[in-house]
Amino acid sequence: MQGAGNDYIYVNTLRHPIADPVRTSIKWSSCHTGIGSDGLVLIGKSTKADFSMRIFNADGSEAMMCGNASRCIGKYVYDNKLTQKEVITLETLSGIKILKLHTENGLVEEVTVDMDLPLLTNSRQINTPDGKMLAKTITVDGKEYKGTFVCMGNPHLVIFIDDIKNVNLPAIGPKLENHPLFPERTNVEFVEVLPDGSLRMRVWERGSGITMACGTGACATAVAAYLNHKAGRKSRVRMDGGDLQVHWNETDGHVYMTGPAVKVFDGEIEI
Ligand SMILES: N[C@H](CCC[C@H](N)C(=O)O)C(=O)O
Repeated sequence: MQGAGNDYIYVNTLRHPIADPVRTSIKWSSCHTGIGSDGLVLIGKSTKADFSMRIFNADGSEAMMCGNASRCIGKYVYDNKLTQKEVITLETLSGIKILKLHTENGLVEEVTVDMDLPLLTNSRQINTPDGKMLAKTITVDGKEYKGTFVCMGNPHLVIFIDDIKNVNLPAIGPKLENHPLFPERTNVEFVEVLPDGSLRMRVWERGSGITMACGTGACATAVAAYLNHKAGRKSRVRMDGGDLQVHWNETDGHVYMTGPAVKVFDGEIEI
């Protein structure tokens, strides 16, 4: 399945348990010798929510949260009749998320995820005295990057630039992902504010490299844009693989992300 082009392999572990998800994600994510994807997502049961999610990047590292995958899980469980509810809860390593399923002709087309509160300080994920970084400057290979750190359960460094076409993402992405400021590494988003006010974002994901879209990254982008006075509380985030609508709700402080979820194919593979 894919959400705005961010494609993962989804396994319903209620039927097919995966003993070694780290090795399996590495093997199956490979585009030439495996299936080819941004990683592996395990759909499971939960004692605290309707379902649970575990997400493994293409390098086998496990992440706390995945925005695009949470929407695809909403589609999977409804379309495959594992639930008839149109509001479901999903247990993740970064807490329980609430999903509102938008259906058409009995199938889920879009999902709105309550991504909970953004964190601007997280001393576990960022090495600054106060664990916070709003528009601080990082120097890499003599070039300065002014970034804002936003944690959406997982870490994001958001950098605003004038022209996104000038970013050499394959070169700078891994250097920022692995910068000593981020002991757990970080996802990296470069953002250009377009004339219509929408946010054009490209992402280098921790553990997967360039992806077509990043749900938590789109949320971090919208939060950072508001904090840096570059957007209001509602943003359209335009990525290589598609757009997501993000609303940082003033009333409850939660971030709401709305976007598509698409099934690409069902398949079988030997473990
Ligand atoms: N690479 C991310 C996990 C996937 C997040 C992304 N694909 C999304 O849609 O939120 C990390 O290691 O934190």
